[in-house]
Amino acid sequence: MNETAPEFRAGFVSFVGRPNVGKSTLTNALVGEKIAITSPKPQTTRRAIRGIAHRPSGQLIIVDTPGIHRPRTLLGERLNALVEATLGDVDVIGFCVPANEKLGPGDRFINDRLDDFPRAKKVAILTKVDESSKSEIFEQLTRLSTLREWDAVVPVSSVTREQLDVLSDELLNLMPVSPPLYEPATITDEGDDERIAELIREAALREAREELPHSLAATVDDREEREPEGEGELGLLEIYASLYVERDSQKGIVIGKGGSRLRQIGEDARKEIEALLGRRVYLSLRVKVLKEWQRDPKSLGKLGF
Ligand SMILES: Nc1nc2c(ncn2[C@@H]2O[C@H](COP(=O)(O)OP(=O)(O)OP(=O)(O)O)[C@@H](O)[C@H]2O)c(=O)[nH]1
Repeated sequence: MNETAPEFRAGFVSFVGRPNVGKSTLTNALVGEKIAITSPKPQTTRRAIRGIAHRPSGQLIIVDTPGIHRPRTLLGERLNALVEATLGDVDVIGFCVPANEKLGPGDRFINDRLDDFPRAKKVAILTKVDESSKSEIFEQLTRLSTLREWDAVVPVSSVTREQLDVLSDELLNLMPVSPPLYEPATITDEGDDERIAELIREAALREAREELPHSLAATVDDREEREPEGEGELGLLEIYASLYVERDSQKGIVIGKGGSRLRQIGEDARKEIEALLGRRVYLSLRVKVLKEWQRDPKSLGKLGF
């Protein structure tokens, strides 16, 4: 081996920050395939989804957390417990703030919590620089430097991909020297079913976001392979999934007039699932009521939280 070659590094990073600062979009941009749910509504990321960014010099394993916030429901408490467990275990925490928004109490609350995870290196990431002026970026850099001694500070845009390479280099530099932890082909270690359920929830959120921002959950219940029509071809894959709401009154909202909304959700989700799996899919989507699922331990368990 060449003595001067940079050593391969691999490790875990988690992006934290207020809702809507761009954590999921950044994960997707670094990994290069759509894996984490993104939406303009705050607090829509609920699962710790891992994406893996493979680079010639190393592997960044990205643990996408739901964000640190003050718990109000049982779901909120579970999410915080999940965040604690996740952050206690990562090599680097990336603290995300939009470059063009003043640091507020929410940012300070999260920044203070980072002291609880002394093992992790801390990197400040200024997101959405494409929407920010030079002076806004500069001022944000100055404000961030008053919070703590960061191991690195990087402004990026997930939309224009500006500085993404710099960010992945900086993150990799902070990772331990290690052989690859995952096979190069692995983009996420989440099962297909979970990714499919997320796509369904995302499609439903796009349609019914105003009315039901936080009351939707989805599960994949069953899959069946249909006989292929020609030799060497894949048959149609039948996927049976459920979309959960919390109250009877919400069912109608998701179904829409004459079932129009549910059809649209199903069609949008099916297209994305087909793109994900690279094959034709038949999607059967049923809307079910799981009363107050966000507050009920049994229901949360059923939905995988
Ligand atoms: N212009 C611009 N918009 C961005 C960028 N990154 C994210 N966004 C937008 O910001 C919004 C929030 O992005 P998300 O990635 O869902 O934010 P998040 O921090 O994961 O949000 P939660 O899941 O609620 O915690 C979306 O509308 C994104 O399209 C960026 O680099 N530039």
